[in-house]
Order: sequence, then C-alpha cells, then structure tokens
Amino acid sequence: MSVTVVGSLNEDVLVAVGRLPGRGETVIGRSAVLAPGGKGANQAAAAGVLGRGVHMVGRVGEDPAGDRQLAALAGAGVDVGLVHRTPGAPTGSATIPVEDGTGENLIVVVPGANAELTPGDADVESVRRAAVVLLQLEVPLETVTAAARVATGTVVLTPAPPRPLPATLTDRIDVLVPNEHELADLAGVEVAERPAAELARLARSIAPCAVVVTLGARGALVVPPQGRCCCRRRRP
Ligand SMILES: OC[C@H]1O[C@H](O)[C@H](O)[C@@H]1O
Repeated sequence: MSVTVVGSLNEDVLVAVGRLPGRGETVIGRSAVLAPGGKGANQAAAAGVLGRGVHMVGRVGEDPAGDRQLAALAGAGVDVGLVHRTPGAPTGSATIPVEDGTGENLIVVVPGANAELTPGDADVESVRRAAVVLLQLEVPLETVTAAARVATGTVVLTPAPPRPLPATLTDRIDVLVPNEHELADLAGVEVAERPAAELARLARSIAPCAVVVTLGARGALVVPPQGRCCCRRRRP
C-alpha cells in the first residue's frame, strides 16, 4: 500500500528539564539533543519503518539541518525524492523542553522552509495515486487543501497545530485525527475533560468525515462519518 505524507520536516532541539518553565520564567535544562522531527516527517518515519512505499512531500533548507532531516527520513525507509531543497530558507526547527517524569512538553516551531511548500508541490502523481495521504497543519493551508483536493485515496488530516479549517478542506478529508485540545480549539469551546458523547457532538460539528479523537492514556474515540463523507464520493 502506498502512503504519501505532505507536511513539515523540522530539526527538533529536545531539552530535558526538571519542570517546564512558566511564562517569563527561566529554568536550567539538564541536556539538549538534536533529533529529526516535524509532524509530517514523524508520520512518514513511523509509516516507513512499518513497510515500503512511503513518500514524503516537503521542503528543507540548503543547510546541514536539511541534510540531517533527509538522511534520517531515508534511513527510516521513506522516499525523499519529493522533499525539495529551498534556497534562502533555513530548515524548519522546533525547540521542545520535555519535563522529567511526566514527559509533558512545550513546542515552539520556526517553520523556515516548511512555509515555502506550495500547492504545486502537492499536485503530483505521488499524492494523486497514493492509497493513503497523510496531512497535518505545519505547512501552508492552501498546500494542505491542494493535496486533499487532488488525492484519490484515503485522506487523513491531523489538525496540528489547530487553526480554522475551511469547508474546501474538510469536505475532502476522510479521517480527521485531533487530540482533545485540537478538537476543542476547532470547535471553539474551552478545553476540559468531556464525556464521550460530548466529544462526538463536537467532532460532528467540525467535519462530515470520520473523526478519531486521540485521548492519550484513555485510548481513542472513533466517531463514524456522516452521510456526505467524501470517500464515498470519490469511490462509489
Ligand atoms: O509533534 C511533535 C513534533 O511537532 C513539531 O513539529 C516538532 O518538530 C515535533 O517533532
């Protein structure tokens, strides 16, 4: 089965801290390590270690960080032929303090070359023909929308980081995979632990497709598609 990921590649700076800093606060970290990251590249690497036929569409800079991201992804078995080097833009980066014990983190992303990924970059055979297209929101929304529009396979969107989703995008998605915070953000309500029925109601309010709400240690909630799910439209 072919899987194409359209999305971000970042170089992560993972900083181990005893506790996360508050606003305006300085804390001393224990260590800092570079690691390959980006919500798109992370999905591609996970799919790549599971099997062949995984392709990544994205952008990195013409810098050593870009070399490292391409090497890491290729090492995970991902075809990086559609990851373009972008003159004048640095490879995306993310600074991530991670709290000892809890694993809680904060993420600050500087998009760099990810912001240069164009709708034209996504309008390629690899996206059109993939059995599954995986999308997230760390690249321009118009590029995510273009990928969803040309795809003929199953389109899966992880709405992270969350931002308002136009109907031109939600109408082309088969499966939306938010966590609780992203679901609340998209639905425009306060984040709070909510019962399953309430989560399902919020999910139905943001997209007609199937919604899988990830709930951390509590598992996931699967909300079936409503009548006008686009996968039925493309493959009657
Ligand atoms: O979800 C984790 C990822 O978010 C950001 O994209 C970081 O690069 C990190 O790898």
